Amino acid sequence: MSEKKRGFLGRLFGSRPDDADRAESPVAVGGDEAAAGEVPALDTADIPTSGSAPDVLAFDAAPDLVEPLGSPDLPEATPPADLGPQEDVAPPELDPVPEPEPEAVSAPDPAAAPRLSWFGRLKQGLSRSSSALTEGISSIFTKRRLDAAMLDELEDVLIQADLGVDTATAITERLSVGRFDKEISAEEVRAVLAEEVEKVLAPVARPLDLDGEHRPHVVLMVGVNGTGKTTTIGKLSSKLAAEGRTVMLAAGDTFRAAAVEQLKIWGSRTGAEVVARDTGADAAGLAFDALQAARDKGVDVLLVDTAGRLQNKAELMAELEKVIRVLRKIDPAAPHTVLLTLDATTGQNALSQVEIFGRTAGVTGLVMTKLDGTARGGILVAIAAKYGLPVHFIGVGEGVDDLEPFSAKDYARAIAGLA
Ligand SMILES: Nc1nc2c(ncn2[C@@H]2O[C@H](COP(=O)(O)OP(=O)(O)OP(=O)(O)O)[C@@H](O)[C@H]2O)c(=O)[nH]1
Repeated sequence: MSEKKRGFLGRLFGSRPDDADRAESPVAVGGDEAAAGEVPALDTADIPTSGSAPDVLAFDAAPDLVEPLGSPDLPEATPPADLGPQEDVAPPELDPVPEPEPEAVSAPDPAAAPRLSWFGRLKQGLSRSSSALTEGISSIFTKRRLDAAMLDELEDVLIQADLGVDTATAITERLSVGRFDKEISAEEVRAVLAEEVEKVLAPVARPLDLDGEHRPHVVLMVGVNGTGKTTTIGKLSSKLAAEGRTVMLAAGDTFRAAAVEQLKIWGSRTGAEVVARDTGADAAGLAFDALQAARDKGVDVLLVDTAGRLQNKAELMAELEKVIRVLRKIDPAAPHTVLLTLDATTGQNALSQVEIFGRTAGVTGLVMTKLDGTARGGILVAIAAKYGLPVHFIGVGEGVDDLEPFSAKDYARAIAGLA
């Protein structure tokens, strides 16, 4: 059962009375070299077409407004208070990022099946993750009396599902209290699983707070290649436009022509202006131009795309720092939100992405994508337990409607296979 939801505006922008108490925590990320995707076939039926056709602001011939990195004129970036030292970028040698699971799900065909509720789609999306767990649980709890061996087996199942050792231990310890030598059903175990997972996730399930204090509110999207930055920007742009916000998109992934084209398509379909330059242009210069243009036009929200980068590539991470430094030349508080997209299919590597992107780019919140079709959805629990960073949205598909504010209860019930 889904908890009773607030209206979308409330969920998206955060109108809970306790919002003022929510501290913004810095986050970090890392990424992988996924293949550059083709521009996805966008579901035009789903994307609002309201708003006039946007201009694509090309700055091909613009003067280089931004000095090269290291210029004495650039003010030193002021790292967020709780970030580590900026020069400490040299990341440790990391294991290669595992190949994402091959079972990536293609865009849903809206005509194929009746539209499910969001919880229905979440449950469907997480079905591989939940069946890995529920099948494991069912094979252990077969009308036997509870003993230590069963709890050990359960702990293994939970750890293999990427939930993390702490959560796995919390669940088995809770089951052990007063239940030894008593019969316990798989359903009871799943109910405890859902409750413990919700406990871990509830503190991080926070709406994205786009307060009106900053105009534009600058959102910087960072992450490893192919984790869904551009797609998430498109989905967010659509949601913001539907809420009556004016949005501008900055095509900061200047490495990949297809990413720029992809963003232009999202822009034209969501009524957002797109600031773009030619492939290979300086990403920091583009971000500077875009923020200036967004200011001049009184835009509410500027969504800045960036090129995907592996978290262990120091020079690419330094480029990200440069983008942030340059934005701060115009607005010392920018970027006001730094969202890290995490591809759920990469499993444990997501932890090091959070660690390093958080340290380098001051990540303020997470978006977990591609929860559909992966058996590794449990990783979100391990990340929440370890870093406590806000999780604003989750993605369960390529369509514009496949991104929703994160609900701890829905997620916990879906992953435990509860109705
Ligand atoms: N199944 C599924 N696919 C997704 C989801 N989010 C994004 N994708 C797909 O993942 C692929 C990569 O998405 P992009 O938005 O291009 O990723 P990116 O991070 O901008 O990629 P780079 O620019 O290469 O760094 C595209 O085919 C998207 O349609 C999701 O939640 N579920």
